[in-house]
Amino acid sequence: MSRESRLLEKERGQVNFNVEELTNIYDGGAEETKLRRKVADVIQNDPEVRCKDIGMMTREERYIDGVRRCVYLYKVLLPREGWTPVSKEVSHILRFCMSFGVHAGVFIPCLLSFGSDEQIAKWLPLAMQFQIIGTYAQTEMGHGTFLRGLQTTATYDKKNKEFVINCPEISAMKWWPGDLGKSANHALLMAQLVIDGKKYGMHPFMVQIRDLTTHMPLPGITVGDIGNKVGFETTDNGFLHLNQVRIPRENLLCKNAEVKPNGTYLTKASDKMVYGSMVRLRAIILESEAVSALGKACTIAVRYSLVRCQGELEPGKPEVSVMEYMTQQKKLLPYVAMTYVTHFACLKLSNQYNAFTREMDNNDISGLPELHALSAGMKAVVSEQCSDGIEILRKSCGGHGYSNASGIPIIWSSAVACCTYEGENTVMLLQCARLVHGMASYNAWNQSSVELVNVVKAHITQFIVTTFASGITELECTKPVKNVLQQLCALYALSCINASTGDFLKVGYLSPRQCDLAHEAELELLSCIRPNAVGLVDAFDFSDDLLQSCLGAYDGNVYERLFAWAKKSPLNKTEV
Ligand SMILES: CC/C=C\C/C=C\C/C=C\C/C=C\CCCCC(=O)SCCNC(=O)CCNC(=O)[C@H](O)C(C)(C)COP(=O)(O)OP(=O)(O)OC[C@H]1O[C@@H](n2cnc3c(N)ncnc32)[C@H](O)[C@@H]1OP(=O)(O)O
Ligand SMILES: Cc1cc2nc3c(=O)[nH]c(=O)nc-3n(C[C@H](O)[C@H](O)[C@H](O)COP(=O)(O)OP(=O)(O)OC[C@H]3O[C@@H](n4cnc5c(N)ncnc54)[C@H](O)[C@@H]3O)c2cc1C
Repeated sequence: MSRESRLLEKERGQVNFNVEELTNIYDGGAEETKLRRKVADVIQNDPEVRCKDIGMMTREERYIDGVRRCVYLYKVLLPREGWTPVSKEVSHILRFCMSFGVHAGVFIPCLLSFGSDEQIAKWLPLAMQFQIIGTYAQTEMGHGTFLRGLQTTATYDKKNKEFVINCPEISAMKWWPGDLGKSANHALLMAQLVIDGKKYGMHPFMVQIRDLTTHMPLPGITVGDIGNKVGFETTDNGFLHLNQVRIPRENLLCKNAEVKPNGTYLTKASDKMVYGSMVRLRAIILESEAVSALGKACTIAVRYSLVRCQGELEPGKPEVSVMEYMTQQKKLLPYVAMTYVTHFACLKLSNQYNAFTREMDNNDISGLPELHALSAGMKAVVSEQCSDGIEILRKSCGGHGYSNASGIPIIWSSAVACCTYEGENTVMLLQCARLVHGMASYNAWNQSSVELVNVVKAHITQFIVTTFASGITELECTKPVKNVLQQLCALYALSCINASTGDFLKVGYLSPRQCDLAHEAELELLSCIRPNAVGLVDAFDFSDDLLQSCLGAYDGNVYERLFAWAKKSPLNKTEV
């Protein structure tokens, strides 16, 4: 056993709570843990679909590998295991899916949100079996945030009972939709509805964009990949230009609004329902795209920091692990706390969303404005805190953190996108501000927007802390587990306060002495939590396969893994 493995084993021996119990709590129960592990075992024992190191692959290889694995998953593995696309197992499978995130996570749910029963019956089975592959095409080259500014039009042709979809100029071209560039043959396309010259706002249309046999673009369609990006390299975010493309009247997804054959426009629900899909996604992607990413980065950085020996604490004494330095504990442990605290706050948000969908089934959407405010605010605050944290964790791993061998750069490159997609964060914070504080006049409003953004961040952080604090109080668990969760709650709250002492001093909420006490209390908590560090990240239960990290493997064998990984570099195929 290597020195590093022995160090981790010694660390695990001093954890003072039951790690498995905390894993069960994090998962939502022992049965959930069992289900998640069963899915992970099935996937990791199938070479056709198991996670693998894509660090040395080209972009095209990563895309093809992601598509191949995903299609195998849905067409071979699910039927083999007797899992249907709506089985509970599939929600855990999405963690492993490297492609079709928008098809599975956006296109299909939006079809369910916007489609009539007949339209769902027509397209859902095809989408579930990958007979049709869909994208969610809303953002254009010229507009992403300002939805009322979208330029793509859907003009109703009474004579032929068709909609004519058109991008009037280059800036109207759809730009960014995931799975669009090379994979999708259908688009759930958001366009401005026009009837007899009158504009009715953004509506959802089902548009076939490629031939189902040849996969060639249909007439009037120009489609392709938008090129290399910071991350999401397995996803073919694409562009789509539509030039007078005709679709049947029946392709307007008409759960909320309908156009009769004679061109009469009929609304069936609030026009705000068209925004509903965005509320849903903001509520559910935080866990899978931001918090889970932070948990992986914490697992890697904590395990590595416990085995990375560098320097002396006392001259002449043996080298210590970098985790012994207070500065390293300050870099890492507040983000371990944040992972736990935001995980449970996101759970409360998705529960609130599910409660709203039940109310909506009874035609009650009175809860939508508050849910919009909370989901917009949470999406902005959590995605920013998590992606900022992942970068700090990457830097805490020194040089090896800058290597793809650490696994952290690819984690960050996906998580940071969550600050932009599904509503750019600043815009989301301002949406939350306007719904929490009411809309002032536009000028007073713009002049105050910088402060309002900060007020909303504080408002949402307070929601996150109080949610976790009350959750712990109600939690039935052993005392050691409750104790460590209370420490994490206090650490997250204190780290947020200490990051903003200026605001508290400015309004006289805290005295300078109290600020000192808050700072000292945080440092004391770091020392209390330090002995449990490895147990807290082990409890996230990320397998080595899922982490894909030479620094964060469970056994701590960093250096052997690092050298083996580097030797796989294509540049090393020849000595010269
Ligand atoms: C299990 C999960 C599996 C997989 C997960 C899925 C995917 C993971 C895989 C990969 C991840 C990668 C990509 C993910 C997918 C990304 C998809 C996208 O990015 S789609 C595009 C998203 N775009 C946006 O979010 C646009 C943001 N802009 C807006 O929302 C609006 O323009 C605005 C900023 C809110 C402004 O709205 P508007 O222009 O209408 O003006 P107002 O602000 O005056 O609003 C009017 C009125 O409407 C109310 N309102 C606005 N938004 C909402 C809402 N969302 N819900 C409810 N109500 C809303 C607003 O409050 C006003 O009301 P009023 O005051 O008039 O009563
Ligand atoms: C990885 C990824 C995947 C995506 N997937 C999809 C997809 O599947 N389907 C899809 O339709 N789209 C998708 N998008 C597009 C995404 O939804 C948009 O990029 C996002 O909504 C932001 O819009 P924008 O790019 O126009 O930014 P802009 O709005 O142009 O933002 C630029 C700057 O302007 C500021 N700003 C804009 N409006 C205001 C305002 N009112 N007040 C104050 N400041 C403002 C913003 O804060 C920001 O700083 C994806 C994007 C990414 C990065």
